Amino acid sequence: MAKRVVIALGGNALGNNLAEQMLAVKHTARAIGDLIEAGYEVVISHGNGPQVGMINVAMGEMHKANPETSVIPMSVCVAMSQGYIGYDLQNALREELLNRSITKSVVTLITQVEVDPNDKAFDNPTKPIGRFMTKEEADELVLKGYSVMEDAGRGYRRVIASPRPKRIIEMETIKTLLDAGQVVIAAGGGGIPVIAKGNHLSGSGAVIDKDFASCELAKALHADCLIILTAVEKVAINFNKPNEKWLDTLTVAEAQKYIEEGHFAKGSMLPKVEAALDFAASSVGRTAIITLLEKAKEGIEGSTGTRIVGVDHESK
Ligand SMILES: Nc1ncnc2c1ncn2[C@@H]1O[C@H](COP(=O)(O)OP(=O)(O)O)[C@@H](O)[C@H]1O
Ligand SMILES: NC(=O)OP(=O)(O)O
Repeated sequence: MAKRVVIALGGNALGNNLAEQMLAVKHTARAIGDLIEAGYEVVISHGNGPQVGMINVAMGEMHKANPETSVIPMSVCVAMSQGYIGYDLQNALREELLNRSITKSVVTLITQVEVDPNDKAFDNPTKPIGRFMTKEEADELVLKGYSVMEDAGRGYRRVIASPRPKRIIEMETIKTLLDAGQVVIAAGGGGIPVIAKGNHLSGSGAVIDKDFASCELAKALHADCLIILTAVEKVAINFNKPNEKWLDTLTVAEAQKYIEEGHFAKGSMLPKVEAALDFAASSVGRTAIITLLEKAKEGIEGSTGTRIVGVDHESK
């Protein structure tokens, strides 16, 4: 049986604007094409921080220019970002597969993810969205009532609440498409955050972390592997320090210890290691890999990347 893999794509797989995205997705499609050609069954999730910020600003400008237009809520901006990114990614993958004479359809699924309205994340915005700003631009935004944070030494960005995903609403559809042999892009941008009120789902003003949503996707699909593709080949302890050490394999217990020791930056590497640990610990035989986008195939074959391995590996 084909190994089932959930791929979480980071910012470098998509770029920061329309022109960058058109180019980046071609590169990304090659990396994913390698996995599909090697026989893996793949589901793809992706981030949306820069894109959802851009859409939100554009929608705000539209409303300012013409107050008769609706104020577009963040949940709708996330839905728009799934369509915008999915459109480019789906087309790039379609072309890549056709070039390889692989006859598989690619589909982007608008995906909603239930969150808890009482999640403490709503009181403490941490998810960076939109473009990087100077300190002066950030101060101006704060005066307008927005939350802003310094993002891992790279500049200032607006931040928004990022509750944990509880349940992927369209899970059955994702399974059906995957079982039918299709390549599925789902839970883009972490999924559209929704709050369940009886049968009604109400959009929530938040952006879910795609690493956590991908972990939920991988668990619900009983995937063999969660592969988180980002801009570094491996995870390090003492990152950027003279005693930096790149890691090949981490047990769940080691990953937990390194998290507690503060080796992984909040908002960048920490959610990836937390999601990887959660997946690896969730059932016997599950492995999570964090590596470079370009090294996806080598990572899954075990020749590079950082692997977080679960209980069965630990007891060997
Ligand atoms: N301990 C660590 N090991 C490796 N990279 C780290 C570590 N801590 C922080 N990082 C940074 O985290 C980045 C990945 O996070 P980010 O850029 O937010 O991811 P994404 O690919 O999802 O957009 C890496 O490129 C690296 O600069
Ligand atoms: N939603 C999300 O996790 O986006 P980024 O990966 O761009 O931060």
